[in-house]
Amino acid sequence: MNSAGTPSRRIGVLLVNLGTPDSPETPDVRRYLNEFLTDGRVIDMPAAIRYPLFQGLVVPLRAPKSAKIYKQLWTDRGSPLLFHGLDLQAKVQAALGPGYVVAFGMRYQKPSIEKALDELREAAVERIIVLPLFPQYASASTGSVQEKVMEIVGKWWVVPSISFISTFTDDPGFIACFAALGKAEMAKQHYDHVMFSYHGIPERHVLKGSHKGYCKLGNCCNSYNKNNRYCYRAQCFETSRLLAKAMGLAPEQYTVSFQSRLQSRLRDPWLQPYSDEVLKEYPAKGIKNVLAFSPAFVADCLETTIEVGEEFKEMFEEAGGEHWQLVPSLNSEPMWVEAVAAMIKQA
Ligand SMILES: C=CC1=C(C)c2cc3[nH]c(cc4nc(cc5[nH]c(cc1n2)c(C)c5CCC(=O)O)C(CCC(=O)O)=C4C)c(C)c3C=C
Ligand SMILES: [Fe+2]
Ligand SMILES: [Fe+2]
Repeated sequence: MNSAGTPSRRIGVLLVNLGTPDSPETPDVRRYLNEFLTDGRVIDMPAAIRYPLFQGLVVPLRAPKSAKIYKQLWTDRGSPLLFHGLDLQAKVQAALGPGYVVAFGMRYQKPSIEKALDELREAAVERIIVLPLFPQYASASTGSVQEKVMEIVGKWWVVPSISFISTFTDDPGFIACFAALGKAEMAKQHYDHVMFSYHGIPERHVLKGSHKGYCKLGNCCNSYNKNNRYCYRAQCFETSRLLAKAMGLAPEQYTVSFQSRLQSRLRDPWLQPYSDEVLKEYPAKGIKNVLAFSPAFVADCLETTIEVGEEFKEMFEEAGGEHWQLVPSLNSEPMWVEAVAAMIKQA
């Protein structure tokens, strides 16, 4: 300890989420989408095509439509993804105590990863643990955060010890927390079925990450093992199996599906089945009450609150469904704060 009571050796923690626009106005949404959709790990086209196609055509067309949806999401505290991230940072800092310095950054827009890393450098931490807030590794999410961190730290004269938590698909604290939130909803009323809806990615991204060709988008993902540890599809199946086990669900009581596909004229297939197609078939099968989880996200955002909580609910009711309920995300729930602190201490 120094004279101010600060421990002389402190560990830096960098929590990172994806990013969000500064405001729900079209120019800010355009700036955000321009940064996001020109990332080569998100849109894996040659840069010479990606930049003119997305900055010149896709983003200008998409930004006003996305801005309308962001306006529905926006709160007095701004974007939920941002304020939940800041709440989590403060609570994890309190849980870990003065031996740690916890910073928070976004991969796209603000607060930037660069600023967050500078805070850790200023605090003279002896090592840095990076936790991208994506339970299942994907090159487009976790991989992109890792690349950005390495790009920034790689330019520092003194490069500290640094480690990454690349996946927490099967982390017992993560699973227990989501299962507890699900059980709380199940205690309120009966549900016929549970949907685990994950953010989709193009099938091509899964195949590119396949270890020695192990993953072929078939039964390969039905068990989680050393060959598919970082396969996004296998991780989504594993999280679902563990959540189902924790909540006492039999395999026929739940479905795993994928949402948020970016429609393109190239019609490249994304991971299937698509959540919107699956849920429209539920009522005809006698499934009238559905509890929906979005376990690819640890904070509520556009893709949970609006897409699953509102758009899917509307589609389900139009198809003859009676009750659709989204399980809220982990946000800065006390159990989740404890689970994050435990992951950091173990890292
Ligand atoms: C869970 C991790 C995520 C993966 C994997 C991911 C892949 C991915 N996303 C797009 C395109 C869009 N995603 C958008 C929003 C969005 N995506 C994630 C997370 C993952 N994306 C989050 C947390 C959010 C919400 C941000 C918020 O502010 O609330 C959007 C923007 C919204 C819209 O215009 O619809 C796009 C676009 C691709 C193409 C992709 C993989 C290739
Ligand atoms: Fe996304
Ligand atoms: Fe796989």
